[in-house]
Amino acid sequence: MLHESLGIVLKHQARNQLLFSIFAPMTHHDTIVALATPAGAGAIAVIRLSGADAITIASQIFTSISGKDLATQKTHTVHLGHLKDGNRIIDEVLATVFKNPNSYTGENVIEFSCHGSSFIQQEIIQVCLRKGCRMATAGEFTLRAFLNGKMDLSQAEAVADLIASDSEASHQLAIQQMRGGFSSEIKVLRQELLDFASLIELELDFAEEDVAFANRDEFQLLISKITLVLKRLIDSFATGNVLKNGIPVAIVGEPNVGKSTLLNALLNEERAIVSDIAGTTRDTIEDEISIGGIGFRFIDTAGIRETVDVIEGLGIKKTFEKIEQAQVVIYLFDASGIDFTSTDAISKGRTLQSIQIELEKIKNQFPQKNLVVIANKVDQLSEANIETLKAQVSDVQLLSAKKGIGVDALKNTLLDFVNTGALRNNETIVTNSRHYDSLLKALEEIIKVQEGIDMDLSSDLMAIDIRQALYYFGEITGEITNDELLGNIFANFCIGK
Ligand SMILES: Nc1nc2c(c(=O)[nH]1)N(C=O)[C@@H](CNc1ccc(C(=O)N[C@@H](CCC(=O)O)C(=O)O)cc1)CN2
Ligand SMILES: Nc1nc2c(ncn2[C@@H]2O[C@H](COP(=O)(O)OP(=O)(O)OP(=O)(O)O)[C@@H](O)[C@H]2O)c(=O)[nH]1
Ligand SMILES: [Mg+2]
Repeated sequence: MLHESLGIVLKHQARNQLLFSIFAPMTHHDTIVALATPAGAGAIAVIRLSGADAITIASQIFTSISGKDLATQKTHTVHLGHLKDGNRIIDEVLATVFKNPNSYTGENVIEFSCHGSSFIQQEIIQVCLRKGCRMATAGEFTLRAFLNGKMDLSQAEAVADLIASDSEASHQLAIQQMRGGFSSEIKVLRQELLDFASLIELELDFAEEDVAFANRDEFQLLISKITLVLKRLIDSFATGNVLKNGIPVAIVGEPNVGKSTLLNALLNEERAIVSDIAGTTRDTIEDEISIGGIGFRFIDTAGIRETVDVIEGLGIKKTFEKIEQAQVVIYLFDASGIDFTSTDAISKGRTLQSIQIELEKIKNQFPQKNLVVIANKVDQLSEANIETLKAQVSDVQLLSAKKGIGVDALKNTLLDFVNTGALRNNETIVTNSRHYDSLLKALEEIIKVQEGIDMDLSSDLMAIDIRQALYYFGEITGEITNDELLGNIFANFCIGK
């Protein structure tokens, strides 16, 4: 009996596989060529060929110094020789041979390392095209690696993220995803669910006999576990998105308080124009730096005030838009102008009382933002007034953008806003919005399955929701895919990758 039912399970799994390989046939039989290194002059450039004819085409245009034929060389060997167009030598190059299936793409691959002149690069590509290669489309090498089973879809997407990574955090996330941690987590869940789906569908075949192959308690456990994992992954996206793209930080405040000076101090370069004329910064200025391995994108804005100047008005409007997009708002005020002897609350920004009122207003204005309040130009204050300021204005950081005092403390404050725990603990962090969407949809289906269990729904109805959940899991790793989806993903790659 055990063997018998196992046989039926296998039959069902075969059906699952069929159901889920809605795999449009694609024509990737051509041999493709592209520059793998950046366009323009360099010490060395790499031109890569991939496809069934890569080695035969290469052997026609490459003459080895020691008289070897490329076509008969072992995989992963490098050869010095001349690259020729007929009898004309284009360059002295190194040719690396990778033989199907042992290459990045899983196909025959040749790499020519040539002298990095734009002219030589173009000549070599042209001769390859004349010999029967075609130009690779964006991401086509990696697409082929995916189609040939060298990596799954989320790993292929990580390759693009890796190339784009510009901070330690975004780099670590991409490496992690490329190594397949996230994929295997999803694949395990998918397989466990698939196994249960098969058992439940088995019950359909024996409907008249009223047998239950799928243990409902175990099934409940699995669904609870999947729900937890999905929720954790979905939650991680908030962090992942921030770590991957850098945290936008808007620097705002009235004109002349030292916003641009602070931007320059943070970036350690004279990025923005600084002057004692109020209304110096008209357009927003952005630049990114890494603090503690995390990317922060600082946005210097036009000082906020009532103005009749049209251009300045547009700048101020943009300031408010930038505040909307920012995750952290640094609000600066000028501490050097405070009259510490007055208790007048009306004269705006000039007494401790009026500053407290102003800050209250700011806090209410951006309730959902991380707000850092900064008293700038403290180099102009006496010790006594600094103490008064600290005592009277809560949660204020003292700073001198001009003298660079308090800048490191500000950086630490910014880092505190980032939850780096997950990163440190090597937990899976979702960074890709496509994956995030699929996870949300999968969770929706799993919740329906849970409702089905609670209502003691019949197997056939439950199976439909499970199938749908399985579909969304498969979308992430690429077990489920279609040309349009692949097109969208790989179109964002560079040509040659
Ligand atoms: N010159 C060069 N550098 C490169 C690449 C490349 O394609 N060419 N890569 C491209 O992005 C990355 C490295 N990725 C690679 C992944 C797999 C294989 C490869 O040959 N795989 C074979 C053999 C593995 C083995 O030796 O055990 C295989 O998978 O069977 C090569 C490069 C980064 N550096
Ligand atoms: N003493 C002192 N002066 C500063 C400090 N920070 C900025 N300043 C001066 O304040 C003036 C205005 O600085 P900016 O950085 O241009 O001010 P802003 O807030 O960008 O001004 P707008 O672009 O007009 O909104 C300049 O003369 C700066 O040198 C500081 O910490 N101490
Ligand atoms: Mg400015």
